[in-house]
Amino acid sequence: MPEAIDLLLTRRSVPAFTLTEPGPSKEQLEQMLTAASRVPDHGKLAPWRFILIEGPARKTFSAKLTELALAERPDADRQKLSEDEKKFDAPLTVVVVSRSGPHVKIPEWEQNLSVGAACMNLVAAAHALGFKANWLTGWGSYDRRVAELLGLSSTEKVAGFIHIGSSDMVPADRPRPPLDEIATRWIG
Ligand SMILES: Cc1cc2nc3c(=O)[nH]c(=O)nc-3n(C[C@H](O)[C@H](O)[C@H](O)COP(=O)(O)O)c2cc1C
Repeated sequence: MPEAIDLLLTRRSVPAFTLTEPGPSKEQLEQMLTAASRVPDHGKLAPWRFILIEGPARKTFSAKLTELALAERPDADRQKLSEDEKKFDAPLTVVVVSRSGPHVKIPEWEQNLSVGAACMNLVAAAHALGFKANWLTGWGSYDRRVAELLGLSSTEKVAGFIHIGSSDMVPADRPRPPLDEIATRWIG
């Protein structure tokens, strides 16, 4: 298992379409979801929940996505659609659902930040257990028909489809912003 700091300094997303078996065991999945729900959460609102897509449900879901895409745009690029379907061949996809909304005390913005933290903890936990992960949104995250397919309420939103599995691919690093451009010191 990599050291925590090495993990944070080297983790990279791996394209979802490269993800194959093995996926997480039942115990590993439980650890990942426990890590994902162990995030700062002002007011203990748990403004997130998780929907797992695994096993035969993967094909059913990705075929439905294609059907919905074609219903809206019959001329949609078939190649792109089959690439989108391939992402759900990953052993596991966790749909992170945002339940953030108006609250008497906790601003919705803070709830959204907690949802992002849950997504990132899930990605980091997957990598810590030796898997690869890819946090994607795409059109399906913003489509009400997909939300209904997933059983979301009218106020819930998809924060991400987090695809998890194994991959031999070692992607080259992407440029990261130089620290002197993004970190300053407040000196009054
Ligand atoms: C909320 C969110 C949604 C994203 N959706 C997509 C997406 O739909 N397609 C994509 O190529 N990358 C998407 N990304 C970016 C990838 O998750 C990933 O961060 C990036 O490709 C590589 O960065 P990394 O190697 O540091 O993870 C998204 C990132 C975030 C935070």
